[in-house]
Parts: sequence; C-alpha cells; structure tokens
Amino acid sequence: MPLETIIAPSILSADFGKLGRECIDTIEHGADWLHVDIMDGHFVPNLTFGAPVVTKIRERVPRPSTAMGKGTFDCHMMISEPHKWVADFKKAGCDLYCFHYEAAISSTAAESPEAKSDEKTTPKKLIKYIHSHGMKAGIAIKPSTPVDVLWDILEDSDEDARPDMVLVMTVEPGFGGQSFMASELPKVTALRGKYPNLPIEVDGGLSEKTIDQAADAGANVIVAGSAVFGAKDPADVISKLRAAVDSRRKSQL
Ligand SMILES: O=C(CO)[C@@H](O)[C@H](O)COP(=O)(O)O
Repeated sequence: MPLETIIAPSILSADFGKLGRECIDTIEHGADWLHVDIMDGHFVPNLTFGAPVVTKIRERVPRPSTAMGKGTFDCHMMISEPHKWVADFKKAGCDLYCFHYEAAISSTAAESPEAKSDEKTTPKKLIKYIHSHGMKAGIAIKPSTPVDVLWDILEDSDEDARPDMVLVMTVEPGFGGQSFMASELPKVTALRGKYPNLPIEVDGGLSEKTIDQAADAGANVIVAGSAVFGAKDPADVISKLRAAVDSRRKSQL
C-alpha cells in the first residue's frame, strides 16, 4: 500500500483558551492527525501540558477508526523521562507516542530506579513498552543527532522493537514559529532511501514556502503549527500542504 500523506497541525500554535474547539475545527478543516506537543521545561526550555489536557481534547475529537487514521493523536513527548508517562498517555487517548531518542538514552532515564527494574529505557525497550500499551511508537531526533543512530533500531530483528514512525526535527524543539532548517533534510532523504514504506514526519517551520523541499526529501507526515493556526483560511493551507506532498510523492513512485 502506498504511503499516505498525513497533515498533522501542531496544537502548540492553537489558542489554548479554546483548545477543544480549535482541535475539532482543525480536524473538520481537513487535518488527518493532531500533533500534540508535550513539553516538560527540562528536555526543552518550554512547558505545555500533560495527560489531563489530552484527556479533555480526546473527549471532543472522535477517535481514529483505523490505526494511524483520521483523528490520531500524535503525541510528541519532548520530555526527559518518556518511559514514565506511557500508561497515563494511553489512558488519556494518545494513539502514537513519539519519544526523543536523546531522552531515552540519557543517563537520567537510564539511572532512574524505575527504569532499572522494569527495563523500559533504551529506545528499543521503550518502543516495546509503548506497543505493549496498544499505542504506535514514534522516535524523534533533534537537529544535533545524526540519523545513523536510528539504523540499528530500525533494523532490529524483533518487529515489536522497531518504531512505527520516525520524526526528524527541522527546528530545535521547544517553540513554534521558528525558521525551517533545510540542513536536516538529508536525514529524511537517507531514511526514505532505505525505507520506502516508513512514515517519516518532519516538524518545525513547515509552510507553503518550505513544503516542497520536505516532500522532495521524502517526508509524508507533515507537522505545521503557525502555518495552519495563524492562517485566515486553515482549510486552504492544509489542502495546499497535502497537494504539494501528494504531487511530489506521485512523481517519486
Ligand atoms: O515541536 C514543535 C516545536 O518544538 C513543533 O511542533 C512546533 O510547534 C511547530 O510549529 P511551527 O514551526 O510549525 O510553527
């Protein structure tokens, strides 16, 4: 089955005073997923919200009827100890739990007593742990992390230890509205070259101006925050982003 184009607006740029309504509207405007930015003020220099808020927006946005289908909550966990929140986010309604490679290998996570006893850390163990909770698992890399760290994980002989999606950050995680870093696209090209069927997400600075470069590199899951929530006509932006990726992907087949 050919990879689908997925447009996942980042709700970091939504009006938090009416977050439920903004999420409903965004899906009605044609978005496939909601990209839910979870920040702990430690892994990144910004704070957002946790599972209680996700629970409330889940009550308003219909659950996907198929795995990774429309309405998927793509929770981007920009947090230091991603293994600690898996159960809470499953309960809250997360469908895809995307953690950072850098957080999973950090000494803080590896040295926590909980991690030692349960062996939930290291990227592969964490992926299995996320799968055991009935969620898809994503792994994200920051701009400073080379893509090479992912090969061993993506090649694991145990399918359960392999991620369902890779997220290549095209800005430093932490804030919306930053400039797109085209320097990160060779990572996407390398991933797509090896894995024609892997969902590859790009996040940061995506807009009508930068989408062609990301699509040319092979990204099929597009996160866009300020470009969608800052637009007069969000449905038009979502449709243009989708059309740009669709046309590039067709010409690559
Ligand atoms: O994870 C992040 C930032 O850390 C992103 O999801 C941003 O929220 C994307 O916002 P734009 O760059 O599209 O405005």
